[in-house]
Amino acid sequence: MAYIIDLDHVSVTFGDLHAVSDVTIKVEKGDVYGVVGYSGAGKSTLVRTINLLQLPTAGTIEVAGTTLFKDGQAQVTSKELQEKRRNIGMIFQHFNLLNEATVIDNVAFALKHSDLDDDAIEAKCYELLDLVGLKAKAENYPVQLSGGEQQRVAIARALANDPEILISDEATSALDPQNTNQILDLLKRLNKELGLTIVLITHEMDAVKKIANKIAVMQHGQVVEQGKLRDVYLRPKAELTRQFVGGSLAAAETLKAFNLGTLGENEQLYQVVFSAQTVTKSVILELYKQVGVDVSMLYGNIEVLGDEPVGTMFILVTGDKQQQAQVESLLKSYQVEVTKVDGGILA
Ligand SMILES: Nc1ncnc2c1ncn2[C@@H]1O[C@H](COP(=O)(O)OP(=O)(O)OP(=O)(O)O)[C@@H](O)[C@H]1O
Repeated sequence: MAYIIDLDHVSVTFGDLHAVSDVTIKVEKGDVYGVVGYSGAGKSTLVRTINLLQLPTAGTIEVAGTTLFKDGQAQVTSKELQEKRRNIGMIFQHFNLLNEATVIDNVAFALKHSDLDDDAIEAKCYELLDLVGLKAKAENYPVQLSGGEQQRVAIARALANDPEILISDEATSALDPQNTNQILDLLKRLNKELGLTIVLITHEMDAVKKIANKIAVMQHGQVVEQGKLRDVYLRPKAELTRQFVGGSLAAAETLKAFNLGTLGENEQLYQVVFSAQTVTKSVILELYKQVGVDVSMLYGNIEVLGDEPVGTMFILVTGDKQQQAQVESLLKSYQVEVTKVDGGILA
C-alpha cells in the first residue's frame, strides 16, 4: 500500500524534551486525518515534519512517493524540498494573511514563483476565490473581513499551487461555532470535490467528528490510539480517548451535578457506546427482562459521526457479581461497547 503521507517511527527532541516520540502515522489519499490532543501534546511539531519545516531526530518521512527524510538526514536538496512543499498547503489558527495586501494579492502571493503570467495568475486567483465563496471580496483588505472569511482567503492561498495535501493546524480554533462549521463544511467539500487529502490538527473533537475519517490521539508526544474514526469512537481504549470521545467529559460534569454520592456495594457504573444504526433494541429493557437487574440511565447522548449516529449512555446497574457479569456479556452480544467506570466520577 502506498500512502500519500507515511510517517514511520518519527521522533523529535528539543534538548531533553521529547516533543514527538516514535510516532507512526499512515495517511491514504483522500483521507481527512484528524490529529487530536491537548495543548503541548506534540501535534504541531509532528505535523511540521511532513514538509520538513521541523526536521525529525529519527524516523522516516515519505510524502507522495518521495522519501524526504531518512537515516537522520533530509533525502532531498533544498530546491527539491521547495518544490515538494508546493504540494502541501497549510492553514493556521491566526490565518497569517498580509494585512496591507488585498484579498486577491494575498492569494497571488502564493503564485509569485509559478510559471504563470500576470493574467493567468489573476484568473487563477479568481477561480480560487470563487471556490471558497469570496470572489466578490477580492479587492477588500483582510481587516474588512470576518475571521471565517479570512480563513477562506488563507484556504484559497493554500490551494494556489494545486496541492494534493492540506495541513490544517487549529484552523478553526479562533472562530465562533458558526464560522467553524462553515470552514469545516468547506474543507469537507474540497476533500470530496478535489480529492484533497487533509491532515486536521485540533484540540476540538467536534471538528474531527464532523469531517475526519481517521484519527490519531496524541499525548506527551506519543500516539496513544489511532484508526478509523468510527472504530476509535465506538471502542475507545486509552483513557484520554475516552475523555475526547464517548461524551466522558460531558457525562462526568452532568453526573457530578446530580450529586449522586458514592456507589453502593451492588452497584456498578458502565459507559456504553453503540452505533445507533445497528443497535435498535432498548438495551436497558433487555437487561431488566433477561438478567433481572435494575438499570438507571444517568446520562444519554446521540451524536453524528460523519453521517452515522453514535450513542453514549452511562448506566447504573444494581445486581450481584454474577448478574453484573451477565450484564456485560449481554451488552457485548448486542455489539455495544461496554466499559466499567470508576464510581469516583460521581463524587
Ligand atoms: N522549537 C521548539 N523548541 C523547543 N521546544 C519546542 C519547540 N517547538 C515545540 N516545543 C515543545 O514541544 C512540545 C510540543 O509542542 P507542540 O506545539 O507540538 O504541541 P501541540 O500539541 O501542537 O500543542 P499546541 O496546540 O499548544 O501548539 C511542547 O512542550 C512545546 O513547548
